[in-house]
Amino acid sequence: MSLGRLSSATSGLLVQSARKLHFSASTATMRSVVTAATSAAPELVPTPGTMKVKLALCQMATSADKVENIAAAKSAIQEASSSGASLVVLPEMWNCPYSNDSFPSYAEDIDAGASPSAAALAEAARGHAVTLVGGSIPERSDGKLYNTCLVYSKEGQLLAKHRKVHLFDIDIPGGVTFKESETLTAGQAGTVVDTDAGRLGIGICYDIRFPELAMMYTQRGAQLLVYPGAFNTTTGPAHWELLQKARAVDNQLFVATCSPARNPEASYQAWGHSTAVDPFGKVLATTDEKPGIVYAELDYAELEKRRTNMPLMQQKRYDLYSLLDKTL
Ligand SMILES: NC(=O)CCC(=O)C(=O)O
Repeated sequence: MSLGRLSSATSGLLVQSARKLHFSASTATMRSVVTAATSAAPELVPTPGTMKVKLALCQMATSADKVENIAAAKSAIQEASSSGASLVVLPEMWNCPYSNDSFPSYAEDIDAGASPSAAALAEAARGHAVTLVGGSIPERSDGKLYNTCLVYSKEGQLLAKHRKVHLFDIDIPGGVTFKESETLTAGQAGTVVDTDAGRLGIGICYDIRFPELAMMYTQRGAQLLVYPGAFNTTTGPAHWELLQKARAVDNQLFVATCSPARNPEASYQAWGHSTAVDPFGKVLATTDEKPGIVYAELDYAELEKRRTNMPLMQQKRYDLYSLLDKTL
């Protein structure tokens, strides 16, 4: 878990709570831990203080030209910042076409400092003083490829790196068939990161379909779940908004998604419709499939209000079920 930049007091509290949430995956200790975990409520990590955040979801047009895509990302971040956004989000796989043919050739080694896309994100975050959830790019690391999201502070410091945990492998005959696992490897950890724009839980696209990941982030005190994503014209109209509302209402927090704009020439037709949803399931802002920036005002006091009105977290029946967080 990336705890990011916490004040020392908050940090101590969180680390202590996080330790209590930690369950060893070793077989020797697993059985007794599972038994204990199923009978008691997990200790929820408190959410940080409330604040208002102006969010920008940059629904960029992407092409096969990486240099052009990087320029488009920089210009979208600049525009969002000029419009007063303090938290800016880019789409999934914004530096390349969304295709297994493209991922290997567009991949960059971030850890080796050989990533023009990451360098551009850091520079843009710092230059425009915004917290940046940098969508995702194909990452090359130790001979493997990942679908990776980088989160930067407004000083341009890398706060977190989330590798897509659930790979998009589906086959809907007559609709959409895609198998990310042909080229990509799944990440091994969830990502919750403290930023100047709140505590963010990060997922990438297909990750939104797994309520357990969102619940795990909620247990860690996330205020906003951010999913850079590229749904398609088959699953998009059926599930995109529904899933965002479900994650928001189940967990009583904000959810934001950011898609690439649809490119009629691309092999994969992105759904678009970048959206922000509030903790009561209300769509705060959305759009169609065309390029543009979606803005929303998030007031994190809304979490407390909704959780007080309807105390789901206290009403859970941990004597009947529980969520085991194995990755802390
Ligand atoms: N890029 C993705 O993970 C797409 C996920 C998707 O379209 C879905 O229906 O889920």
